[in-house]
Amino acid sequence: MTKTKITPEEALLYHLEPRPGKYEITASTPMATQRDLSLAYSPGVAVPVQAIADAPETVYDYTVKGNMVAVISNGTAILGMGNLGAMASKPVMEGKAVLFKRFADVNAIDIELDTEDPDEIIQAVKLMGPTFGGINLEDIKAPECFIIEQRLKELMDIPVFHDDQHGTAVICAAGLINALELSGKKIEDVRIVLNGAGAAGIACLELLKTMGARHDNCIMCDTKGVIYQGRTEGMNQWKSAHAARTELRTLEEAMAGADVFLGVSAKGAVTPEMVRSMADNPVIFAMANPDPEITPEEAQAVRADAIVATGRSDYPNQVNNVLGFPYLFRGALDIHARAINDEMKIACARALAQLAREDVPDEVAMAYGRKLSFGRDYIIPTPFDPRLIYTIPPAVAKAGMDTGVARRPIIDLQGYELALKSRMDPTASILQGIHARAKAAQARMIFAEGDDPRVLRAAVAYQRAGMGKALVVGREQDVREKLEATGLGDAVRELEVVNAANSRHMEAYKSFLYNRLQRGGFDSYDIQRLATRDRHVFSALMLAHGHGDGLVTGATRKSAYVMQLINHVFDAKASDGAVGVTALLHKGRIVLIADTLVHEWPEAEDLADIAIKSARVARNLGLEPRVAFVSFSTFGYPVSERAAKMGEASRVLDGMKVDFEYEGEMTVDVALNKTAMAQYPFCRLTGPANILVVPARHSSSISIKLMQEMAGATVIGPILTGVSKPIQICGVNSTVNDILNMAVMAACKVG
Ligand SMILES: NC(=O)C1=CN([C@@H]2O[C@H](COP(=O)(O)OP(=O)(O)OC[C@H]3O[C@@H](n4cnc5c(N)ncnc54)[C@H](OP(=O)(O)O)[C@@H]3O)[C@@H](O)[C@H]2O)C=CC1
Ligand SMILES: CC(=O)C(=O)O
Ligand SMILES: [Mg+2]
Repeated sequence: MTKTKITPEEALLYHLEPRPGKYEITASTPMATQRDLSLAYSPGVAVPVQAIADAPETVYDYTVKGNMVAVISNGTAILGMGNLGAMASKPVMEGKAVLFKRFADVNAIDIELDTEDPDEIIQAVKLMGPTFGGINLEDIKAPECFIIEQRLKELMDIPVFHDDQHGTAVICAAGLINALELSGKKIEDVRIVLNGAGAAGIACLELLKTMGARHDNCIMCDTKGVIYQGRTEGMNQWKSAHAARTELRTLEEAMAGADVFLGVSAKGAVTPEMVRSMADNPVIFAMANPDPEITPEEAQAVRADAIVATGRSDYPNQVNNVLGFPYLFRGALDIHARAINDEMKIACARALAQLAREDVPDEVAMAYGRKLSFGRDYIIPTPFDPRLIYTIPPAVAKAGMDTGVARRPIIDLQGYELALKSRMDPTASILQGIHARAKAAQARMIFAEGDDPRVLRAAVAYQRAGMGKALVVGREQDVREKLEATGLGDAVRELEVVNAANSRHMEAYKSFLYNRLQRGGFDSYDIQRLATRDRHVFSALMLAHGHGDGLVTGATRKSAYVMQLINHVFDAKASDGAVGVTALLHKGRIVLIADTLVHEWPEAEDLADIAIKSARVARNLGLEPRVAFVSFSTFGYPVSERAAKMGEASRVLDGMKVDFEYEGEMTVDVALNKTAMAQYPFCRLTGPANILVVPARHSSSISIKLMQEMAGATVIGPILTGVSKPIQICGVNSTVNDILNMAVMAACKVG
């Protein structure tokens, strides 16, 4: 597995830009007119107020309560970093809120409470009850967390769930079911050593005992060593419940001959010697974050037969509660649950364990750059598995209904599964998919504009995300200074800086260029100047000679200018069949627009070709193409010469037997809006179009910039297609992320 390296500077920048923090709140209803205001606020809002006062359960119909979770912490056990206070816990809590949204479309907000007094926390959270559909307690240390959770469960009629306890326990149980299956052992027989008798540790052992682990086979340790019967130092009632009748006193002694080690303690708590002393085929879950009790490299160096998992994303087998809390809450919220009970947790663990045994979709495998099949390095699904959202919540919801905690049971579970499938924003999975493919492609990417800090940051991100080698065209000294200025000084050793002035291929490049341009008015002096001084031409020459697999440029000069230079080396003109396709991502929808780069005023035949090239890009992005030739007229009205060519393009395709849907001409609303399209029952599109072929460059430029400026749409492109090698031209206003996305497009050969 390629490790994704991140630096402290990158982590800070990620949190700083584009705005401080990791999320914002947006309105889901219009708030534009006087009428909207009257409905949303006074007087209209009085109506749902009265309805809820009369029938409290309608709060789930008229407010966000039913899809809203509070992530609450006081910062006393932030990951494995200890008690750093409420304020310092905010990045983690914002992160959990974002994970809720990203993985299960649950709205979550973080609330940091500045107190270590359990009664104050209980009182504060209890009072928040009306606002939320569920309470996720996070990073509150033991033993206070047990008191707080227990009391809130009694006081509140919505799920109260301490993630570090039960989220961790569920994922640990899921992983252990599979790890034991692989090592041929039974939970009833194995000797388990658990290090860390806090929130996570106590809950893990409790759940495993519910699932069959025997009390006498389990040893729990904390900072004072083994928790044995009769120990008095550092004890509490929750630890006492797991005290073992044993002569063992240290973790080291306990580990000898153990089948399973579970770590929810702190970095480096386990030594290679301890691992060496374990039984055959040992299972080691070193789950402390951000650094595990022992690294997989260290454990496997002494025990090749070990099955090892950690809490981190950059090793195989990530046993982390991110696999649990989003889906447990999704299932619980969807039945308006009063609680998340043990049956729901066990159902979640079993469903996760089962999913890991099933065949893995390609896009998931690609995200990890290797084949994933049930085995020692794949005992638990990966967080980006798109099947989680529609397999885990139904299992949780069903268990909740079977055990009577559902206020609103789901009658049609199959329909529920379908609704979950379409619930997630497809843009995230498309971006995830192409990033994954880029990782698998391992393309050497040429970044032509090595003098631009955004380009340099994108190049570093490309390489550090494990996508392949970043080749940066520029002067080493200049690259170093600019990287240092952005806090990425150490990256200069990782990137390959290529400088035209000392390229050993220059003679071959010049001769290639001379052959292409000699009859185009260029003399040898011009060739010398272009090849050695123009980084766009030089980079294109590198690509043409196979000294890189893809090229990204255009962040510093206008695209028309860059295209002119690229054309010295490649055939990338309209007459060569080149086309620019731009992807617009907005509100969970993706629409491609073409031609956004090459053709200025395409004729019907060109438009048909643009449709064909765009359909190919769509398929490369994982979309089934539906092309609309758009104009200001729909199917012949109003009559206009300018619109006629769009209808004609559709007829050109009729004669070509293409394998995708297309139709036109039509206005954009007919193309994108089901109801508007229904006015034309003969329309051959089976759903809203996802490719809009526009009449001219200016229409595409205007529409894209409008969407970007007015609606805040994400724009990827223009993706250059129809050229023999992957070249992507980004815009002068591109952000680091935009440039990285273009590199990813080039790496995946989307164009
Ligand atoms: N992978 C995952 O999904 C999750 C991982 N975790 C990780 O588990 C760890 C504990 O979290 P949490 O339970 O919330 O914290 P708590 O503060 O509630 O508990 C910490 C426990 O770990 C013990 N401990 C700390 N250091 C050591 C050590 N060197 N050797 C033995 N025991 C030690 C403490 O012992 P004592 O009682 O003597 O003070 C205490 O019992 C953290 O690293 C956290 O990141 C937590 C949740 C989820
Ligand atoms: C993952 C998590 O919740 C923790 O480490 O605390
Ligand atoms: Mg936590």
